[in-house]
Amino acid sequence: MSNVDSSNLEDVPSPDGELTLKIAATPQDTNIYGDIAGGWLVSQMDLAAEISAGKLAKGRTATVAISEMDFLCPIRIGSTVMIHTEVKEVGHSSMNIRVEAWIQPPFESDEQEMYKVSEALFVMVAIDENGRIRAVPGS
Ligand SMILES: CCCCCCCCCCCCCCCC(=O)SCCNC(=O)CCNC(=O)[C@H](O)C(C)(C)COP(=O)(O)OP(=O)(O)OC[C@H]1O[C@@H](n2cnc3c(N)ncnc32)[C@H](O)[C@@H]1OP(=O)(O)O
Repeated sequence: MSNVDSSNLEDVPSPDGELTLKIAATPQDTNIYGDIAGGWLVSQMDLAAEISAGKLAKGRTATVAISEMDFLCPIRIGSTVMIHTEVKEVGHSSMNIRVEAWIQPPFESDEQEMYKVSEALFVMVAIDENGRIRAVPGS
């Protein structure tokens, strides 16, 4: 029989969506001041959105818009960055994908401790080999 009180478990913040990408933040990902660069994180989030959209579109996609982007706290070198994605809406050729970036900081005593560092809405569009829009299969 477990003695764990699970009554407050729902209050613990946790990522929404599917874990799509997991990477380490390294010294080569820093800006000129030695802090992890925002552009590096956007790039990882874009890659995760592309992976998520590509599965649905069964092929090539392009990023057409990024909105509602927030950077909530800085990332320390050595952190593990986890990017979660969730498809929110599918149009004719477009897919709205909510992307969240979470980190596990280095040297934390609690390995389960995670922080949300960024979130954004990516609009991805299915394109063909000529760069023209195509229908998302099943849309
Ligand atoms: C002979 C061989 C030649 C080979 C030649 C190859 C060249 C192949 C080049 C490929 C290039 C791709 C690059 C990909 C890798 C990147 O993701 S790099 C990141 C930067 N992104 C880009 O470079 C993409 C540049 N944009 C584009 O190429 C065009 O905007 C796109 C993506 C083809 C779309 O064209 P468009 O005329 O805007 O299409 P449009 O019909 O107006 O909109 C399509 C859908 O997007 C939605 N949408 C458009 N803009 C927005 C917005 N701002 N907010 C929300 N939704 C929007 C529309 O509502 C529509 O939704 P649906 O109703 O279809 O669901």
